Amino acid sequence: MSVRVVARIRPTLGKELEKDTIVRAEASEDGKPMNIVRIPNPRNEAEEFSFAFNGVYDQSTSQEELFTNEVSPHLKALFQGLDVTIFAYGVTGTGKTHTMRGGLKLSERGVIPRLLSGIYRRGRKVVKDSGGETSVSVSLSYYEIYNDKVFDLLESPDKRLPAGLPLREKDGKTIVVGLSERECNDLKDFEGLYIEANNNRSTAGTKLNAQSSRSHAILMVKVIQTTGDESRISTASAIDLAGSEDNRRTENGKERMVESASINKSLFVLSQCIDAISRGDKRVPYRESKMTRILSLGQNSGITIMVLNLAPLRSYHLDTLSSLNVSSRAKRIEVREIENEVVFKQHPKSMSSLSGSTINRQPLRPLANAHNTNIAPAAATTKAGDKPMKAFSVYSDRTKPTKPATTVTRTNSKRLSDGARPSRTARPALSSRAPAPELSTAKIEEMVERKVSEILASRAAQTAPAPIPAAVSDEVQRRLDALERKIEESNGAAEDARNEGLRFLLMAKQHKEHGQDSSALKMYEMALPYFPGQVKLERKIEALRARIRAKKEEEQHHLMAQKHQSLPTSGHLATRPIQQLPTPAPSFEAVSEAPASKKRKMKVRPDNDDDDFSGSIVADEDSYDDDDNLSHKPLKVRKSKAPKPFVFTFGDEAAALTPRKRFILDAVNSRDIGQIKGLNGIGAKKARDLLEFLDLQAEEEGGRIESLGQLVGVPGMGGKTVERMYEGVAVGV
Ligand SMILES: Nc1ncnc2c1ncn2[C@@H]1O[C@H](COP(=O)(O)OP(=O)(O)OP(=O)(O)O)[C@@H](O)[C@H]1O
Repeated sequence: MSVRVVARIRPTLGKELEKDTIVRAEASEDGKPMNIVRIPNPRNEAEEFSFAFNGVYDQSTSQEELFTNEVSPHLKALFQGLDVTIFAYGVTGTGKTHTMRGGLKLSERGVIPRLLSGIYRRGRKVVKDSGGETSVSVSLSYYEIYNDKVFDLLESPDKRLPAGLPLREKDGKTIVVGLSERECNDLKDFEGLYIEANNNRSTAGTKLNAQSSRSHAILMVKVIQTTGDESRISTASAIDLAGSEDNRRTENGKERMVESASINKSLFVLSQCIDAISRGDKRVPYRESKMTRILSLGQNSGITIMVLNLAPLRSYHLDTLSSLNVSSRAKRIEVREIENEVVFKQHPKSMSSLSGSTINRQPLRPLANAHNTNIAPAAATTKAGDKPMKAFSVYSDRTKPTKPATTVTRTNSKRLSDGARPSRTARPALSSRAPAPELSTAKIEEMVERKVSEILASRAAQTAPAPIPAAVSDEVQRRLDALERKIEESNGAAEDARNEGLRFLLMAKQHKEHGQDSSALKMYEMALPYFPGQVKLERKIEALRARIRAKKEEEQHHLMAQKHQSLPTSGHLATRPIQQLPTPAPSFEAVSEAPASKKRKMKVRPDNDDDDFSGSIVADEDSYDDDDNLSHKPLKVRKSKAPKPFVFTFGDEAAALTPRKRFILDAVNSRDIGQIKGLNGIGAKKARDLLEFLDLQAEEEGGRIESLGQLVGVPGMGGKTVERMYEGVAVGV
């Protein structure tokens, strides 16, 4: 079965005008449900593009309607043992969180609360229909991927490790190591847990959405049905992806930009994966981002529904086209519809949680914390050397037969010997394990060595790690966990370095937008060591150097012309003192520097380099293996947008500094975080960023800010902040 892709067009909101609506939903045949999205060609509005989906929901669609049509029908399959994945995809502010989570009012509830409600209802029915023989329990895991790091949303944020939770491949599936799982026996339990967990999610206001998700959130609902000795486990995953952002529109500050870069990168990789699968490529770049590794259009079998959220407005035109393109390719991805196998439970226990009795859970099995971890195929049916199966395969016209559910009975010892290493939180109780053989320290060392080499080799080869010897002792287990953490941490360090590089790029871009070419150049140069060999970056640096040179020459030329003009009329030599001549731009340029005129820009920017960023600073910095997959890129209609003129509001900087200005500059240049934080409107974060920026400048410039104009140009500051600082200083200081 292919991924089911449905589009949902949100209504216009607040100040948005109906007349700006350009996206329409239609039915391809009269009397049939809507299945077409129409949108004008941005290059020629007389033309329209049409995109066909499995379903299209227009502005008037209620939360209930969407759930009833798209999710509810799959509840039955979930209880038959199929995994169900629903994910919301779309540009920022198009209604993904509204669709998945929704509002607090009953009618506003989104897919997730309705899904849980449906699961509990069906669970009760299953219990009832079986005359109490079958019990059903439900447990949740909920995590976010923020800046490409995985954090458990069911744990308090202060317990987070900076590097996040590691991922591991197992049986062709990606699992989050150390993820917590909570049993949740009714809707009330769920709501308490879910609301609390959502408070842990990273959200922030951006220009395009007052409460924008800054992370991808993944909720996994595990349904365990137990009858006698047998259990069937299936998982419903509900994923609210963060939205792609065009940073030319967001006016994001530094922190939001770094998040945005990470969001855009992961969505870019997702679109590459979709492209690669739909083209039938052998290599699908799942591993380029954690989100694609986890979502992994290729690991979860069962049923997958993609909800493409769309804003109907003209201001989203290109972004809408881009996501329509990606989503229509996603329709071609085929998912194997395989029911999870039934597993034998050694000590049958009553788990009729939904019928109200006390829960007595069996010890979690090795894979209990796994994301979309179904039971591995029975050893007998797996040939040696078989590759782990990918659930999403290249689309084909042939329908694959649905594999009938099989009943497999296994004992615990069998499970332990099938190559599965118990995860830390899901380890069976010691008493139920086979006694571990006594191992000498040398033997342990040897096993650890071997395992580490295996992990490293498997990472290099980008394949799942080889199975670990079955009966490992606790000591080996502990050492392995520690080593894996270490490896993950070192990966984290590499990521941090990369983020650092991105920050320089980001600052460079901001300087450039303010027309501060020299500062931008410096930032690009500082970014270069983080992206060695990045040809585009090197070209940018060269182009900027050329531009600065050209600017200087032009200024010289202008000056000469002025001199020349003044000679015949005055009959005297020019009297303008040399100190007042335009000075070569230092790293910190006066922010009031006029933006380059359009004409001059054309002359000195042959590479049109700014546009290369096209809203995602990472798009340039990543040299993806399959760079030719860029067909999904938004159609670029370049608006000739002049750099925003900077309005300087603090008086003539050339004049002597007033006491208020001096007070601010002294505080800033003191580099004392306490003094900086004492300035009006400066919190701890802004103060830290400012210090960091001063440090960056310190090498060559002494790291001093000499005017409020310079301060405005510091990333993260801006006119309003400095104005607030200024107003906060008492007159007569
Ligand atoms: N179908 C809808 N009906 C009414 N309001 C909606 C609908 N869809 C979205 N909205 C409103 O639009 C705004 C943006 O929606 P939402 O936050 O869900 O967007 P998003 O796609 O999740 O954005 P981001 O990616 O930035 O998190 C919210 O105020 C939300 O309530």
